[in-house]
Amino acid sequence: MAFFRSVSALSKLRSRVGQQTGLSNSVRWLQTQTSHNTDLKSELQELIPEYQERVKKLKKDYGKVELGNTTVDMVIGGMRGMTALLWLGSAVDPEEGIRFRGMSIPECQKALPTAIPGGEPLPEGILWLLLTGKIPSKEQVDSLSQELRSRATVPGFAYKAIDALPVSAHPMTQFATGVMALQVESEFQKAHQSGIHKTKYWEPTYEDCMNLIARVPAVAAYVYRRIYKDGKIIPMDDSLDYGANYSHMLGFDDPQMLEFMRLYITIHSDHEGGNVSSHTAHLVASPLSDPYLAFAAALNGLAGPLHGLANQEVLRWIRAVVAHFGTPHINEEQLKDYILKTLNSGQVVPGFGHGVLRKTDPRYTCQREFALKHLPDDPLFLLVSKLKDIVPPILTQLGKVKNPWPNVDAHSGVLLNYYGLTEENYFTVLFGVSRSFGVGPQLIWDRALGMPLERPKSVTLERLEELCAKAGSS
Ligand SMILES: CC(=O)SCCNC(=O)CCNC(=O)[C@H](O)C(C)(C)COP(=O)(O)OP(=O)(O)OC[C@H]1O[C@@H](n2cnc3c(N)ncnc32)[C@H](O)[C@@H]1OP(=O)(O)O
Ligand SMILES: O=C([O-])CC(=O)C(=O)O
Repeated sequence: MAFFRSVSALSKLRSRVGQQTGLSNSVRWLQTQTSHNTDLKSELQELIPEYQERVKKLKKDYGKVELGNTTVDMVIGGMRGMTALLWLGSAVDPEEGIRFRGMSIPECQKALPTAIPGGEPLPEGILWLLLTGKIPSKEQVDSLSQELRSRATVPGFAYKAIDALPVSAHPMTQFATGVMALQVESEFQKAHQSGIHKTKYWEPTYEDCMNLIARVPAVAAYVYRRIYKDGKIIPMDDSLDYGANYSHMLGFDDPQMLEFMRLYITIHSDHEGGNVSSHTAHLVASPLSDPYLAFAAALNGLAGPLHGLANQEVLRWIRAVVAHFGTPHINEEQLKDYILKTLNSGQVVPGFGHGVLRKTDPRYTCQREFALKHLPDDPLFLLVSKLKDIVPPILTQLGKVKNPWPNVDAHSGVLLNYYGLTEENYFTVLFGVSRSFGVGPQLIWDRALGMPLERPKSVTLERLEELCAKAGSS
């Protein structure tokens, strides 16, 4: 009871803080939570005992509280709607979409530090927020930026591992190979071999995750330059923040593209724990596989066309539409016919639908706002805008699609294309770099909270039928 009393006191306090400042409750609460530690690890170290206590209490006093029933639909329906994971960084509401530590995307855009006045959030800010639940100051974000740059040196053998693949290998295959090679330097793996005490697991995990996050842009940019720019590599620029540096190493220095990259990484970072890539990382790390092994596995899930690869598929599909009609200026009837042709050939319309969301993805909306501001007349943007109105009624008519609205992947491609990143097969690599920001913090918390090996129960088809027959006859 004391636990619930303290939770209720906490929400009353949050609401009071909110009324005083006129901001939304979650942001106001987080603003009261700011601190002056410029070192992220020290900040985390201070938080860990409190979180450990909260989890211990739940386990001890509330272990038998039910969170819902497991149904046959869940078992044969991809576990939709089954609450089965603890994930600290973010939560997805079906109607409202993502909240990072309680903050919506517009709230993050307002509250997180930026590179330019009124600009997009710096990705370092979302990393700080996801890991600590606190809104960082500009000073904290700058210090983290510096820390990431100091960790960013990629060992030569990672590039050699990529070079062993044919240049024609898919960019995600090359990227995941580079990440696997980084595993050779895992601090966690070394510490575990040397017999580190389990209460200290989070520390080498922190080192691995920060090194991983710091190094993936260079690996990812190497893949891009190797495949599309004759292997002419652009080194990191010590004066740039994380998002700008990644864009720079890819070869794009337009200030608007730098802003888009910062926004892109921020909004693609996390999408609660059940999505394929995040869940994969959490599962693979649960038997104490190190963060590199876990994140490489996550990338392999992200590379599926129903998940992260959808952004590539969207631009490919849009290009096929334009090629079919010979122009991006296509009327409604023509578009409807093309969409029906896609559906009738047994394919999905990429960029629409979602496993959890039941409204337009707020990540789509914020990219649309960015496009309206910076490229309102781009023909492919105008086509994407038409599709957001034309596709949903057609999907709804199928009678089986639970969410006909556009998701994040419906929009990113045309923006990247506008700024000159036209090679759609590369797009999922950008998503992968961003996802390290969500996966890394959770893996650190998994070890800090002593999360156990993940091992749900499965059931055979015969047993399932037997259980259903029994339930039917009773
Ligand atoms: C970052 C991300 O991962 S966001 C998602 C990116 N993926 C895409 O954009 C691919 C297109 N979308 C889809 O395939 C789906 O909507 C998914 C995979 C995202 C979600 O899948 P589910 O949760 O199973 O969706 P839902 O319950 O609505 O599916 C029911 C039926 O509608 C179909 N459906 C769902 N979305 C679409 C779509 N965009 N086009 C055509 N059919 C669709 C499903 O294929 C399924 O058909 P089936 O019963 O014949 O197998
Ligand atoms: O939540 C999901 O299932 C997919 C998604 O949008 C993401 O991982 O970003």
